[in-house]
Amino acid sequence: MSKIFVDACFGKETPYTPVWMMRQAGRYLPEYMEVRKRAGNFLNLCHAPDMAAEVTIQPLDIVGVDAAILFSDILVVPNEMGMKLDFIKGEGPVFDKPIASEEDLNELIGGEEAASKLTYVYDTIKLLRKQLDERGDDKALIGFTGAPWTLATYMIEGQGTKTYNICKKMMYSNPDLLHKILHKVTEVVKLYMEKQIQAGIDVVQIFDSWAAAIEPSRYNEFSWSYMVEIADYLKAKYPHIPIIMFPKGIPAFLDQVYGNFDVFGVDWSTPMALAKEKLGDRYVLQGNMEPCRLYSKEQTTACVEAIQNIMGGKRHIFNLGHGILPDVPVENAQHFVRECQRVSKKA
Ligand SMILES: Cc1c2[nH]c(c1CCC(=O)O)Cc1[nH]c(c(CCC(=O)O)c1C)Cc1[nH]c(c(CCC(=O)O)c1C)Cc1[nH]c(c(C)c1CCC(=O)O)C2
Repeated sequence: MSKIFVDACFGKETPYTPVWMMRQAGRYLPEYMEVRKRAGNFLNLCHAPDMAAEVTIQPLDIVGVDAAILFSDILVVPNEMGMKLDFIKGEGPVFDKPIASEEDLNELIGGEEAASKLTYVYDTIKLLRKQLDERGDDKALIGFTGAPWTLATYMIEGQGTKTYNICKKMMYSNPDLLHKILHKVTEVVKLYMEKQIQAGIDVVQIFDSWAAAIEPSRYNEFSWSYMVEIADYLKAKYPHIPIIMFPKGIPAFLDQVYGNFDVFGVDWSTPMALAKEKLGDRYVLQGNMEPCRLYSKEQTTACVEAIQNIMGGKRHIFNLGHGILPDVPVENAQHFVRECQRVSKKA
């Protein structure tokens, strides 16, 4: 029996439009905070399959979403390529030795050797597969990766950035080195996602959170083409696994979107009607409520109804247009999920 969420990714008719939320396993849930405290810190939590599986399942039971997203982080990949990673309170992720030269890049572990080190991720997936199958409740499991560009921004800047000046200096003054970094990351990510599929995920999502940092005329060269390369690799071997592409904040690139994938994740800055006009015939669309609407139940309902009016319950998956924030009341997240299911339920 196929899952409603997987059917929806392939554009099939479903009894209602499925819904999940980016960053749905996280700090807005007191139950998550309790497990994180037990783990000691965030990276320990990512490395402990039993606790990572526990927080992956939490939003299914507490908020009622239709899919679970593997609990991990996009930055475990560069971490296992050999870059020391810390999550510093108030600052976010920090790599202690960013890549500044070809020598730095050559020191990093690549390909199969790097992908094989992420055993704790595959172990979490295997555990989740077993737990979800035992529940027998039709919830899908989404695996994920960061897009090579988004991963490279952290690997080159060493941390989050507002200006991206270090990686953009490389883009315009040493593009060959940037391409070498992107290529090496892409080779690891292909195998990483393949191993996630073999461990039991139902769906792949590729997060390009920092897509908007690239000017539209260069976006394909430095990011999208690498995401398409990963999708091509996976589709050739695993055509039954849907692929969701989520490039955040690129409305100017919509006319140029191409590739062998199933779902286009629409971020909250892109009008859903525009995405539907440009891409709705070729791809299922996911999204796209502005996450801050969750602070108001009325504004949430109004937005869910507006999105439903545009999409009409066809070729659509409900989601936020980016991640849920830590101070959103749980009952408002529950309200969002209930409203998506209410407005889209077919008689
Ligand atoms: C850019 C990015 C990262 N990580 C991720 C992205 C892409 C998605 C997006 O655009 O939001 C992806 C991610 N990170 C996390 C998940 C888990 C699954 C889920 O979505 O519920 C997923 C899918 C857990 C996490 N990843 C992180 C947390 C917070 C850690 C904690 O304090 O518990 C969680 C739950 C840490 C993290 N990880 C990252 C940052 C910038 C931070 C610090 C900012 C913050 O604290 O929110 C990098």
